[in-house]
Amino acid sequence: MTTATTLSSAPPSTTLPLATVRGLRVAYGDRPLVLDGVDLDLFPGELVALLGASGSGKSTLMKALTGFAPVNEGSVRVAGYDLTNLRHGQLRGLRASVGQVFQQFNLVGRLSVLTNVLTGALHDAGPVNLVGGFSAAHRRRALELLDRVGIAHKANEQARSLSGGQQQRVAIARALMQQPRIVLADEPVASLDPKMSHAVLDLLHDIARQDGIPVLVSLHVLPLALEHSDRIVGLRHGEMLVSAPTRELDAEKLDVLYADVDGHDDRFDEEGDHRGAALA
Ligand SMILES: Nc1ncnc2c1ncn2[C@@H]1O[C@H](COP(=O)(O)OP(=O)(O)OP(=O)(O)O)[C@@H](O)[C@H]1O
Repeated sequence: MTTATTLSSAPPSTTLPLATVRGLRVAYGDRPLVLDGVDLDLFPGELVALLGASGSGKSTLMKALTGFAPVNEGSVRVAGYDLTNLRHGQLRGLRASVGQVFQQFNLVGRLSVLTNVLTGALHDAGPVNLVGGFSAAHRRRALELLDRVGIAHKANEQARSLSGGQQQRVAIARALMQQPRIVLADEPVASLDPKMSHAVLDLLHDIARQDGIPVLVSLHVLPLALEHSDRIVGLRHGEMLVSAPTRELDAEKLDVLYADVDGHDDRFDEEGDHRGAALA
C-alpha cells in the first residue's frame, strides 16, 4: 500500500469510454502483484500518457488490455469486449480492434514498407499470399495511410532500409490498417531522437483527434508527456496514483510517481531515452 495522496480528477468527456478497467489486479504466477487495484477509462479522441518508473507495471497494463496478461481480479472492457469473460473466438476480434505500436517497431525488415502496412489487414483479408495477395482496395488503403503518415514515397523500399522514425511511421500505418477502435503505443519513442519523438507523438495525437479514438502511450520522458497528452495516468509499484488532465499537472506534481523508486532517473532526459536503440 502507498502513503502518497492519489492525484485524480474527473475525466474530460461525457461520452462513453472505449476501455474501462476497474479494480485490476495482476500477478505473474505466484509472484507478488504487479498491478494492484488499477482503475482506468480511455475516451474517444484523447491521447493519454501512461507514466511510471521502470517496473511500475505500464507494459503489463497494456498487455491486460489485449488479453496478454493474466487478470487475477477486477474487470477489463475494451471496445465492447469483456476480457474476463471472453467467449470462443472473441480474443481474435478484440485484438483486431486494438492497434498496437511498439518501441522496436516490429516490422518485417526484408518485406516492403507497403507489405508491412498490408499485414495490418490480415485479420479481415482471409488467407493471403503476403506478396500480391491483398485486394486492390486493401492496397489503395495502405497507400493512403502511408501518405497520411508522410512516407508514401518509401512504399516499395525494404522496411529495414528506413530510419527509426520512418519505421515507426510504418508501424503506425500498419496499426491504422486494422481500422482500430483504440491504439496502444508501448514506449513508441524510446528508440528515437528528440525531433523524431515529437513528430511521432504529434502524429499519434492527430490520429486520436481526427479518428476519434483513444490512444494510450507509455512514456518515460515527462516533458514529452506534458507537451503531447490530453490526460496523464501514472503508476507507482502497480498502483494508479495519478489520473488527471495534463493541464492540471506539472513535473513537481508527477514526482509522486518516482519518489522512493530505485534505478536511473531518466524522466527529464529527452536525449537519453534511447533504451534499446542499439537493437533498432
Ligand atoms: N511475463 C512476466 N513474468 C514475470 N514477471 C513479469 C513478466 N512481465 C513483467 N514482469 C514483472 O512485472 C513488473 C512490471 O513490469 P512491466 O514490464 O509491466 O513494467 P514497466 O513499467 O512497463 O517497466 P519498463 O518501463 O521498464 O518497461 C516487473 O517487476 C517485471 O519484472
